[in-house]
Amino acid sequence: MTSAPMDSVTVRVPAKVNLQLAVGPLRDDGYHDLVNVFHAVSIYDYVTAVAADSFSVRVVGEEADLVPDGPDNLAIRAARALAARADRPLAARLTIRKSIPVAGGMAGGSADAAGALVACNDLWKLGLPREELLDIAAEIGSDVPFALFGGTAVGTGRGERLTAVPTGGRFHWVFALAEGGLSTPAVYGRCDRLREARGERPAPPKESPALMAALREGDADALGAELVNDLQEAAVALRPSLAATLDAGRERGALGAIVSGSGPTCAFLVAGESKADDLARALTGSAVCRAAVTAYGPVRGALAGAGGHPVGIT
Ligand SMILES: C[C@@](CO)(OP(=O)(O)O)[C@H](O)COP(=O)(O)OP(=O)(O)OC[C@H]1O[C@@H](n2ccc(N)nc2=O)[C@H](O)[C@@H]1O
Ligand SMILES: Nc1ncnc2c1ncn2[C@@H]1O[C@H](COP(=O)(O)OP(=O)(O)O)[C@@H](O)[C@H]1O
Repeated sequence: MTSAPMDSVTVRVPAKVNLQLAVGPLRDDGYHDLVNVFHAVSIYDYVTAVAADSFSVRVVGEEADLVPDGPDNLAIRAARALAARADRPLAARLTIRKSIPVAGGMAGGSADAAGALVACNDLWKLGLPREELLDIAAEIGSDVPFALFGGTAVGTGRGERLTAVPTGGRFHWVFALAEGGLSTPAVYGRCDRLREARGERPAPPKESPALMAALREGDADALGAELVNDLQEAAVALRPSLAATLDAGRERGALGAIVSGSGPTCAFLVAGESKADDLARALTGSAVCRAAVTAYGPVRGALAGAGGHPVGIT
C-alpha cells in the first residue's frame, strides 16, 4: 500500500488461480460447498481512493469498458458496505486500474472489492481490524476474502472461510487469456446439470493431501500432476475451444494445465521463469488464445501493508 499524497491511498490486489476446486452438492441457498485452494499470482489491479465530498468511480485499463461502473461494480458495493458498517458518509473518488482479465476466472472483481475495502478503511481512518474487513468481504462475494488474504489458502464453505497453506518457494505460471468471459453462475449451473445427467451425487469436497504436500515441498512437478478443477468440464462444455488451449500448453511442456476457476482463462504451471517466457511467446503466436501472460505465486493480498499478510511472500 502506498499513501502519497496524504489524502490518497493506492492498494495493489492480486489475481488468483485455483489449484484445487472441489465442488460439493448444490446447497439450499444456491451456493456449493467447496474445497477451494486459492493461490494469489502476480497479475494485479490497483485501487486508488482519494478524499472527496461525494462518491465517484472510474475504471481504466485494457478491458475497462467491460466493467460495470454502476452499483453492480463490486468495488462500489464494498465501499458502500464499509461506509454503512462504519456509519459514515460514502465519499471518495475511486480509480480502478485493471490488468486482471474481466470475467476470466481470476477474481478480478473480487480483487477490486478487496482493494476498495483496504483503501477506504485507510483513507477514512476507520482502523477496522483484519477480521472485520474479512467479514465484510464475505458479504460482497465468496472470493473477496481471499483477495484480502493472499498467499495460498484453502477456502471452505462457499470459499470464504480461509486457512493459510504453507508453501515452499515460488511457482511459475502462464495464463492464456480468452476473448470474452464466462459467467460464474452459468458454469456452476452447467456443472450441476452434467452431474445430474450422469446420475452423480457429489460427495462432500475433500482437501487433496498430495496437493498440500507438493505445495509444502515447493515441488512444481508434483503440483502440476495434482491440479484439479471440478468446474473445468462445465467451462469446456460452454466454451469448447478451451480444450485446444489446454492441449497447446500440455504439448509445449507445461507441468500442469487447468482452467482457472470458472474460466475461461487457462493456467499452465511451468518449471521456471524462462520456461514461462517461452510458453507465453509460443501461445501468443498461436490461435488458441487472445494473449498469454506470465506470472508467479504466491504473492501478498490486499491486506499487505495493513499487517495482514503471511510472512515471507513478495
Ligand atoms: C468459481 C470461483 C472459484 O474461486 O471463482 P471465479 O473462477 O468465478 O473467479 C468462485 O467459487 C466464485 O466466487 P464469486 O465469484 O465470489 O461468487 P459469488 O459472487 O459469491 O457467487 C456468484 C454465484 O456463483 C455460484 N457459486 C459461487 C460460490 C459457490 N461456493 N457456489 C456457487 O454456486 C452461485 O451461483 C452464486 O450465485
Ligand atoms: N470491479 C470489477 N471488475 C470486473 N468485473 C466486475 C467488477 N465489478 C463487477 N464485475 C462483474 O463481475 C463479473 C465477473 O467478473 P470477474 O470478477 O472479473 O470474473 P470472475 O468472476 O470470472 O473471476 C463481470 O462480468 C462484471 O460484470
